[in-house]
Parts: sequence; structure tokens; C-alpha cells
Amino acid sequence: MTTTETDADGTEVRARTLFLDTARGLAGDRAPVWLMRQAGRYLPEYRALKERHAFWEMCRTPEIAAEVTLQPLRRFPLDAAIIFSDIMTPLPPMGVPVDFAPGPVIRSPLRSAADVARLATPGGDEVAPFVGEAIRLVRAEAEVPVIGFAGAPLTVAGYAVQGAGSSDYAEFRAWLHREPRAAHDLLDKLADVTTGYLRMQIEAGAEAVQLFDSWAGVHDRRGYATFGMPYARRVLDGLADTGVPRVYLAVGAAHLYPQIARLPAEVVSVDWRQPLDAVRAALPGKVLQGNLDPAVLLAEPGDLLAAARRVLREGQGGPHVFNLGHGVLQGTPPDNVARLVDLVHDFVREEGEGR
Ligand SMILES: Cc1c2[nH]c(c1CCC(=O)O)Cc1[nH]c(c(CCC(=O)O)c1C)Cc1[nH]c(c(CCC(=O)O)c1C)Cc1[nH]c(c(C)c1CCC(=O)O)C2
Repeated sequence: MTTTETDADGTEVRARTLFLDTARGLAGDRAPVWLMRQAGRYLPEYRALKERHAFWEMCRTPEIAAEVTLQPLRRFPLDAAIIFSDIMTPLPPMGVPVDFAPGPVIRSPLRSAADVARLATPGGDEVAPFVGEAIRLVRAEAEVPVIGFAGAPLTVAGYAVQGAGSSDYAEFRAWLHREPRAAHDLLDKLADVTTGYLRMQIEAGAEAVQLFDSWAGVHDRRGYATFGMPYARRVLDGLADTGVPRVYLAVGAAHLYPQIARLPAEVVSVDWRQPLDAVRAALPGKVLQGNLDPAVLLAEPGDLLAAARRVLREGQGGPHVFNLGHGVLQGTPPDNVARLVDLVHDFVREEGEGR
């Protein structure tokens, strides 16, 4: 399969479909590249906007969300855009107010069965119409596909119950043991709302979707089998008829790969803790996305490029979407992102078995 095209002057241009083809399992001679948190605080043009607008205001104003989505694409020849929003977006319309400081803060975390029973379950068009509008604006301008996204039920429930980000979600894990019925009710509502919300994004023009289960890894196998995987599966199954590629992300979750391998997602986004060739053996048949350590973008250019080449080589055993193992860190020099994207574009994958 050819993944590059030639334009009128004979120069190679990147096929608009490189990311989507790869996500559908067609391995070409180049790996597409986009980066989680490619829009955000490491870009001075983002910080300039942020001085004038609060975070929620940026998300809820389609023109601003579209502008922020497009900022990294103006700087770097990325192969996909991810719509600017947050995994917390569905919580306020469900009745859970969220502030950012700068991470999410829920002043009245959910604790009782009654707290959960009170939650609203807005339909896909009601959750966040501004996200649909922002996707339409980006589609009109971007030359590359737009990725829609949402948080997976288990990860969003973790914030809603814990009340903020946490390194281990101990309060939330205790709550799952203490209030399993309320937990299932909460996850059930989140799965419904998330499915409708992602379907709305696809109708608005998102050509792929990513489900962020960022904190799945803090749970043991049994906890994930009970409270995580079934609800992620429901959301992903609920998108099957749309035909768009589904990306599932979990971090620190190698112990869950036997379960993740069976999820109905075409692509699994993996962190940097294991090389991609080892991950591929654990996730047979999946397109892999990842997995450069985001901290490497803070290193010297030579070390960064050596590490990125290693990731590209380790990814050659099958279809590979180049990305980081998690989001771009705040102190990342934009010049290093430019170097990284160029390196990935110049790397020609070897012909060989299994591609
Ligand atoms: C866990 C999670 C959140 N949000 C998100 C996740 C899943 C991805 C992951 O695992 O990191 C997803 C997210 N949040 C944001 C995007 C935008 C799109 C993109 O990737 O470029 C995406 C995809 C913008 C944002 N979301 C947030 C910011 C920073 C707000 C600011 O400008 O001060 C941005 C640009 C706020 C936010 N929102 C969240 C945190 C932890 C924080 C603060 C800390 C941080 O910035 O990493 C929750």
C-alpha cells in the first residue's frame, strides 16, 4: 500500500488517510504521528489565549476550542488533530460541577447511592453541543482527520468519587468495595452518556475516537474485570456500527493486557514501560499507538532522536501509530516536538514479515 502521494511539483505529500489507514490495520512504509496533549500549555500561543480565557470558557467556545486544536497543526506536520476539550466535559451536564486548578477539582465528590441516583443522563446532543460545533469548525480547516474523545467510565468515575486527580485513587478503590451497587449505577450512567457523546462527535465529523482510560492501571485485574472492562466494552460496542476506528488508552496497565486484548478497539495506545515488540505479543491483532516516554522530549535533541528511532524500530512488527506513552509535558520545548515529528516522517519502515 502506498501512504505517500506526489503533488504537482513532484514533492511527496502525506496522504490525508495515513492515520486512518494505519488505525484500520494497514501498515504502510511510514508511521503516522500525532501526540496526546499536542495542544496545551507547552505552546506559547496556547498560554497567550489562556491568559484571556478560563479553561472551561476555552472548551465551551467553539471558535476558541477550534483555534487551540489547530495551533499545533500550524507548527508541525502532524497526521491527525485531536479536538480540544477534556475528559471532564460530560460531568457538569450530569450534575457534577468541575473546576480546574489546573487539574480537575470536584468540590462535592459523589459518595452515596443517593448522589449517584440524582445524576442526569443527558443524550448525545445535550452533553456538549459546543464540542460538535468545534469539530465542524476544525473539519472545515484541517487537512488531516479529527479525533474525537471521551474519558472511559472507570477513569471519569475515579475523578467524580475521589474529587481530584490522585496517584493511586485509594479513596475511589475503597469506595468500589464499600458501595459496589452505587458504583455499578454510576458506571452504567457514565457508559450511556459517553456512548451518546462520542456518537455525537462522530456525526459532527470526528473520523476516529479515543477512549481515555488513563487511570485503569491503578486497579487490580479483578477490579478492572468488574468495574472497568465491561463498561469500556459497552461504550466501544456502542460505536461499532459507525465504522470509525476506536482507540483505547490505558496507562500503567500491562497487567490488564489480557483483558484489553479482547476489547472491541482497533487501536490500543500504550505507555513507555515496555517496548512495542513486547507489547505486540501481548495484544495480538491490535494496531499499536505510542509509546515514546514524554520525558524524553525534555532531553537533548540527540538523545530524543535516538529514543524515537528505537520506538519506530520496535513498532515495525505491525501497524503503528507513533505517539507518546502519555501526554506532552508542560515544559516541553516546541523545537523538540518539531524535531520529533520530522524524524518520524523521515523514517522508512522495513519491508518484512507481519506488516
Ligand atoms: C486525565 C485526563 C484529563 N484530561 C484528559 C485526560 C486523559 C489524558 C491523560 O491521561 O492525560 C484529556 C485531555 N485534556 C485536554 C485534551 C486536549 C486535546 C489534546 O490532547 O491536545 C485532552 C485529550 C486538554 C487539557 N486539559 C487540561 C489542560 C490544562 C489546563 C490549563 O491550560 O491550565 C489542558 C490543555 C486540564 C486537565 N484535565 C485533566 C488533567 C489531569 C488536567 C490538568 C493537568 C494537565 O494539564 O495535564 C484530566
